[in-house]
Amino acid sequence: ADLTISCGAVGAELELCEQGVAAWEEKTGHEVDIVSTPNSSTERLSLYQQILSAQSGDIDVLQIDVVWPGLLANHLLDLHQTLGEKAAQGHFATIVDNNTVDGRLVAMPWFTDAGVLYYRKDLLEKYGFTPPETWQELTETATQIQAKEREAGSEKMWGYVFQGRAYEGLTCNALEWVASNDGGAIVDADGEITIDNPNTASALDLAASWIGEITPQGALNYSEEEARGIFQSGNAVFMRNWPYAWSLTQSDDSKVAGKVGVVKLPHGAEGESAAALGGWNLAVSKYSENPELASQLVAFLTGEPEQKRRAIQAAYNPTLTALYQDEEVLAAVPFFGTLYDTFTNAVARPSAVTGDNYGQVSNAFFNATHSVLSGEQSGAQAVAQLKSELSRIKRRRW
Ligand SMILES: OC[C@H]1O[C@H](O[C@H]2O[C@H](CO)[C@@H](O)[C@H](O)[C@H]2O)[C@H](O)[C@@H](O)[C@@H]1O
Repeated sequence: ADLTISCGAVGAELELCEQGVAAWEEKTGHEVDIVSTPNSSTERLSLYQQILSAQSGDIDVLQIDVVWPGLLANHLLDLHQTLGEKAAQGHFATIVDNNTVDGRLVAMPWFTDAGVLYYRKDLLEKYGFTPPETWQELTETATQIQAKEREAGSEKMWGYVFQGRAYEGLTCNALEWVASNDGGAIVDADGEITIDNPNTASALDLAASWIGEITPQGALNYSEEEARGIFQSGNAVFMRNWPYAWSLTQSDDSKVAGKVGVVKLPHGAEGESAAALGGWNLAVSKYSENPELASQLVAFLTGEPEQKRRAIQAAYNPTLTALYQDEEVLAAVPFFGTLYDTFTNAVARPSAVTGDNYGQVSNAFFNATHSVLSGEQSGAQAVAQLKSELSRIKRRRW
């Protein structure tokens, strides 16, 4: 093959990547190998760090998470050099900024992401509820519907599923609980560690109270796909997930097709709804033997026709702003219109400010959160310990 690209394999994303690559092969006559990567963003990062630190040219084009540009920049090509200064024109400026490290465009935006709340329209209607505005309301609605559905014979019904495994996805969920309860964003824009506050502690305690009650104990090991599996088989009232789950819940083999609504996530007693900013980008390895050709593939996959196809077919949020005005896109995924503000105001994880240390910061945060969810310590104990751990990491470098 002329090139190798790595793609994620969550939901339908590998298939979508294969289709995009096949279209480019057809257009150019080049051959591309596709390497699929682990579903967990945390595991994917370790894999990439191994490959790149060995300066291996095995993968030319890498799908990289929105929190990685700072971590991987030294191993990535400046795409301004191969695609020109205007390469990223038309994409959300905040994402382009995020992907620009020391003036170098190290990745092209491919899709953006933000946490949203999926709910069972049919069940809320059946029992006379509206989608919850606050986490407290979600807890109450989920508790009541779960109890009533179980009484009516749906023994496997749960109130709320989310990503509770100790990995990057839990950092995103917990950041949403904390930011929407006025607890801040782990580390603030000036690099100050702000996590040890009562609003953060109470947000984590509320989440811990769900486990075993409205959320299965097994959720302590759920990532995106396990949560989707439960919701899509009709066994949950609410689910926190990313937009990709929309198309799959509407597919022919879904038990909940036509019964799902999507709204912004609830907020805490103190704050306003917050969605974690996610998303993926395409980068070219500095060790690629074919940087020009690899850049051409990146330009094609991140271009308008591909982004539109991916939005319509599989609900991947475009990074090209104009596609949010596109009628076909809005018809396929109505909440790209109704939740536009959620996507543009999503809360970033502190990757820009913590630089090379982001991986350690996120690990410390998701492990602390996981220990609260699993009942090992209270929210207050966890955030106090987390503060000293983050201070240690900060003292070493940041
Ligand atoms: O929305 C589909 C994508 O879901 C994952 O990525 C998102 O969650 C990650 C945490 O689990 C987060 O770091 C990333 O920024 C989000 O976009 C999954 O890793 C992707 O493969 C998938 O396309």
